[in-house]
Amino acid sequence: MCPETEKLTGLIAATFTPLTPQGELNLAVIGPYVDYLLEKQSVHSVFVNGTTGEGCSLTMQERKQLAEEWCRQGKGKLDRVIVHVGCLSVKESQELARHAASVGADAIAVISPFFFKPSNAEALRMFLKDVSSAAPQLPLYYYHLPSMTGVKLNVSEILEGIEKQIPSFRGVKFSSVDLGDLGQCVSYCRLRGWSVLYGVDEQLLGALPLGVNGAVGSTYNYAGNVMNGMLSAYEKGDLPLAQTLQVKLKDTITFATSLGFDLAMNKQMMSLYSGLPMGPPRLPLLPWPSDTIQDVVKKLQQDMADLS
Ligand SMILES: CC(=O)N[C@H](C=O)[C@@H](O)[C@H](O)[C@H](O)CO
Ligand SMILES: CC(=O)C(=O)O
Repeated sequence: MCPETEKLTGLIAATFTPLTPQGELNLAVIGPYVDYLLEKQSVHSVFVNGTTGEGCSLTMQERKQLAEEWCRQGKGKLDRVIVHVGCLSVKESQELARHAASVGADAIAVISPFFFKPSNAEALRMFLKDVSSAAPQLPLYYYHLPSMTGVKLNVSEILEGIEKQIPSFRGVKFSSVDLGDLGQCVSYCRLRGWSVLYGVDEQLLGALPLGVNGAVGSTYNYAGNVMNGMLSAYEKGDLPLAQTLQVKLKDTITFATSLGFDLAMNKQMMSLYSGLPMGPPRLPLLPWPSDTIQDVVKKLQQDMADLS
């Protein structure tokens, strides 16, 4: 795998968590899942136990098993395995960070606690610092997801002086639509050689001219090829092609949204599209009827066809 100082670039799939029909971890799917991402989607890095992976709905033990299996199956194949270790309890986050280091993860990411929320940027930096102290050798990324955490602090404020508190801090996974804040975040991170990964897949093209290094998202599990095509069109300066490809993904998501798009639907879309058995979502998420999933996947197949 790459040296830790190298920047994160390109597409990173936020992985789904495969469950058996009974709702237990289905670790046997992870080996074929790695191959699918590499061979069918040209996606070379993963972000494990995040939103898409239902990380906060899993037990500590399950999160550790998944981190370990992704690292084991990804060894020599994937460029990076980033493990999300955020929990409501700083102690549990530390435990997962320590574990991620012990199984050979390349980096950790942390969301803000979202029940008792940090009242200011300093409180959040202190939380992140405590997590980093459990795995000081692993690059740490702040995972900014205000729509889910309800923590609306600007990233530019959170970053202020963070390198003094957290020597292992290496950047941000930015999942907000606030492009003004994103621009400031990129500017701060670039000066320090850190990475900014964008997390709103359906508008990644809008984030590219602001200088993001790469992207982490759920849709790169099935739209990896098309979005890789979008990235290379952008790099070559072929904006019309980049725009067309970006809108294809947005069209799929808009259609899915009209039916009630959520993580459960997304997970079932992945199963039907890829053939990998991701299994049901975990409560409180509920599975969708199969005819709904068939309709969305038909749209997905149309949008992803002939364009990559
Ligand atoms: C809230 C959430 O899960 N966001 C994901 C990652 O940040 C995205 O990849 C979205 O799933 C994607 O942009 C589709 O809306
Ligand atoms: C990173 C991301 O997209 C997720 O946590 O699902």
